[in-house]
Amino acid sequence: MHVVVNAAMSADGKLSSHRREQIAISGEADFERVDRLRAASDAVVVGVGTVLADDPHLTVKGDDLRDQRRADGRSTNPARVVVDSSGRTPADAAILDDAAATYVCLSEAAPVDRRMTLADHAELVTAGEERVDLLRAFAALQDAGLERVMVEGGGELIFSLFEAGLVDELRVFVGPKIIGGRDAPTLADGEGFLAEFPTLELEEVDRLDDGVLLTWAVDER
Ligand SMILES: NC(=O)C1=CN([C@@H]2O[C@H](COP(=O)(O)OP(=O)(O)OC[C@H]3O[C@@H](n4cnc5c(N)ncnc54)[C@H](O)[C@@H]3O)[C@@H](O)[C@H]2O)C=CC1
Ligand SMILES: Nc1nc(O)c(N)c(N[C@@H]2O[C@H](COP(=O)(O)O)[C@@H](O)[C@H]2O)n1
Repeated sequence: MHVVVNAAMSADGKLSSHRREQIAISGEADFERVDRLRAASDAVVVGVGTVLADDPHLTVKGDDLRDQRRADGRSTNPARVVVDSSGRTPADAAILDDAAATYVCLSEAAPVDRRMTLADHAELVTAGEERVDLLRAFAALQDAGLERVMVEGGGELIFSLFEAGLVDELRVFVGPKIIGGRDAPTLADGEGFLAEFPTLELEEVDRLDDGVLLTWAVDER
């Protein structure tokens, strides 16, 4: 499995406002790049915090890209994956519609009624007692044939994926906005590292829209 984390952050490192409202940080060219990355992926992964905040669809937007996937014999859209320990994904979430297959990764603590509701709309993967065990969940996703995986956020999930050593590549668009707010989500939130910080190797720097796209390879730990 190859895992790419892709996100857009403001010049001060925020993913959204302190109210967790989605903000267009990317410009047109970056949104098109993200669409191409989605189209090249088998799965797009988000945390349930992103589902609750943004109600994302996570589908490929460009007709040409969807046509190309079909011509290659693939489904129109990549699978969508939500990391959701207690099954908080709403039954009417856009991510559960029939535009693509959806996997919801739960912990054993997810209540039975939530499981039953979500099972009507998605494949369920259970890993971890109270919180989703990402190593086990991603192994199950790989067993289901998902090899090229793109993670779109948010900050809690991205931190945990680095902590688990699951990230191969980081692509960050740094956009021309200051969002501010000590409680606004950043690229990597969670508890934070105190030692053994993941290290990165800079592979590319591209000027895009009015910002910069940074592509990093993640060093093995
Ligand atoms: N600018 C950008 O590119 C993006 C921005 N966002 C923004 O990020 C914010 C949401 O981010 P967060 O609140 O950090 O939520 P998140 O999307 O990272 O989800 C975190 C939640 O996932 C669940 N979870 C289960 N197992 C977990 C594990 N092992 N590790 C971590 N989480 C686990 C927990 O319920 C946790 O609260 C929203 O405001 C959204 O707009 C989200 C994606 C991309
Ligand atoms: N690449 C990128 N740039 C931004 O400026 C953003 N705000 C985001 N947000 C991500 O895109 C998701 C919405 O996807 P759909 O349009 O609903 O398919 C959102 O949930 C964030 O993950 N991304």
